[in-house]
Amino acid sequence: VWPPGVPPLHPAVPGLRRAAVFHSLEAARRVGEQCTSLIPEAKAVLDLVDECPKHLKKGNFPVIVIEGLDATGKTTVTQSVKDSLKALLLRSPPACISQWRKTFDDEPTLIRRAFYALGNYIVASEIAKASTESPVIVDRYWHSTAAYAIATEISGKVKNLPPAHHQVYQWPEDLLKPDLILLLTVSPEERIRRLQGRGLEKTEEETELEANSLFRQKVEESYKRMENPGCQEVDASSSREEVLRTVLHLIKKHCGSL
Ligand SMILES: Nc1ncnc2c1ncn2[C@@H]1O[C@H](COP(=O)(O)OP(=O)(O)O)[C@@H](O)[C@H]1O
Ligand SMILES: Nc1ccn([C@H]2C[C@H](O)[C@@H](COP(=O)(O)OP(=O)(O)O)O2)c(=O)n1
Repeated sequence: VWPPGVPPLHPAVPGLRRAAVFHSLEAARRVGEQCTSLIPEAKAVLDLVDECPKHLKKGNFPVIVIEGLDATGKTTVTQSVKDSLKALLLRSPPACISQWRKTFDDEPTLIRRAFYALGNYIVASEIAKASTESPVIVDRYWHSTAAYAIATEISGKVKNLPPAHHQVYQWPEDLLKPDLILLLTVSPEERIRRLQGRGLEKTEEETELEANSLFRQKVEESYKRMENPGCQEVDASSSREEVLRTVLHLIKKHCGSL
């Protein structure tokens, strides 16, 4: 069952690749197929994957992905970039499968990760189509799936993460690549202020700060280690206007005239 040509695992994380990070559509699909009898929604997801054209090619317009922890400002900035560039806004998981997200979130990790991985392949076909007509901005994509999976699998400290350049940080070869990936980061305090602004309870807020601090650090560090393509970090602590300016500047610099 082990795919040929896959490099050995980091000794600290045996089974990580199999448990959490799928590196091909086939690998995620196999898991999906195994649960169709127990979870009918898996069949529906696979049917949508099958409807996507194979051998996707990006159009000529730039494709920009925005990544980051919850409440770092992804929704805010992707909406503004969409308006500024007359871009099409997509998100992963895509709208066509989001009604099943809760179902898969309640399933064991392997199945949950397969759902998000398959969602990225559906988004890829949406990106390919849309980028022939306008710039495309994407709220979360592969890096979210990989970074959260790695951070969930690795217990304890940040130093327990697989070392930089490990296979788990590589982009899947069969998944359409964007032109630019920006990682929004804010201080833990500012992130909590923003969560509070969204109406998070005080108690939830404390849980967030204490229990999840290590988890967040591991997600963010995993994001930073992703490569081929990697992500460019954007300090998103400043005002909405300033963050938008920085993001538009980076898009212009990397993607040329729009
Ligand atoms: N630059 C900013 N400064 C202050 N508050 C912000 C900024 N960007 C977003 N917010 C607010 O922070 C909260 C989280 O932002 P949101 O865009 O929903 O983040 P995400 O999509 O990453 O979860 C929202 O209430 C939003 O209005
Ligand atoms: N492309 C994606 C998007 C989200 N995920 C997973 C990773 C995390 O467990 C959650 C994050 O979702 P959350 O609800 O916090 O994010 P949004 O508010 O939708 O931006 O979803 C993923 O694995 N792959």
